[in-house]
Amino acid sequence: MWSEALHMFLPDIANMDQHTNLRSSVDGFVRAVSPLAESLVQILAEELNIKFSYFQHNCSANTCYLRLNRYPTCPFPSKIVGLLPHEDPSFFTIVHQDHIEGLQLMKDGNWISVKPNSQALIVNIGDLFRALSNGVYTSVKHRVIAAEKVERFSVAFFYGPSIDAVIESYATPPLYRKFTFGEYQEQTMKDLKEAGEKVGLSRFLL
Ligand SMILES: O=C(O)CCC(=O)C(=O)O
Ligand SMILES: [Fe+2]
Repeated sequence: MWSEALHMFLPDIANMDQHTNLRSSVDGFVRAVSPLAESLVQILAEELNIKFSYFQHNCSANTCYLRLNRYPTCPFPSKIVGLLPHEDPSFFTIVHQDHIEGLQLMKDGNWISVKPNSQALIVNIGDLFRALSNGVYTSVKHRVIAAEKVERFSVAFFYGPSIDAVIESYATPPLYRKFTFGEYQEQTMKDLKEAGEKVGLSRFLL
């Protein structure tokens, strides 16, 4: 993949003493996006009659993280992608992208480019909400294409749980078997190593 990323768990941001400019930027982003994430999860849970306490119990600042993505210019953009097709390993992800095109969503078998808009946020449902909602909320497959002329940046806020959180479909019959977030992560690593791609939630289909 023609990109690099920096992952940060939210409590670690306060300790970035040697990078004060970066710290104040990411801190500002987190302060703006965290309340939005809390509101979104309440709305999404309420729609399904899932208790908000499930999220209060399993998700916190310690389990949510930021991913700072950089896609450098690429001399052979037709041969490689910036980020491989994947669904996010979260309940949902809030993405801020810059003004450079690159993000694409899979819709009806075709890749659709997301119009870049640095004044807007993108919210992607992740695999965990898809499983929890028994497929009512769909995790969207997306990728980032590589660009030859201009580098691109994005920041993603992953609203996710602790590794021991149990993800269980709320409705019956369940489409997915019950699993822990740790199991999901292990399976993703294994698939990446063995198959070269993130297979995702289909591994847990019943
Ligand atoms: O760079 C983007 O617009 C999307 C990033 C993304 O999908 C991710 O970090 O999971
Ligand atoms: Fe993603």
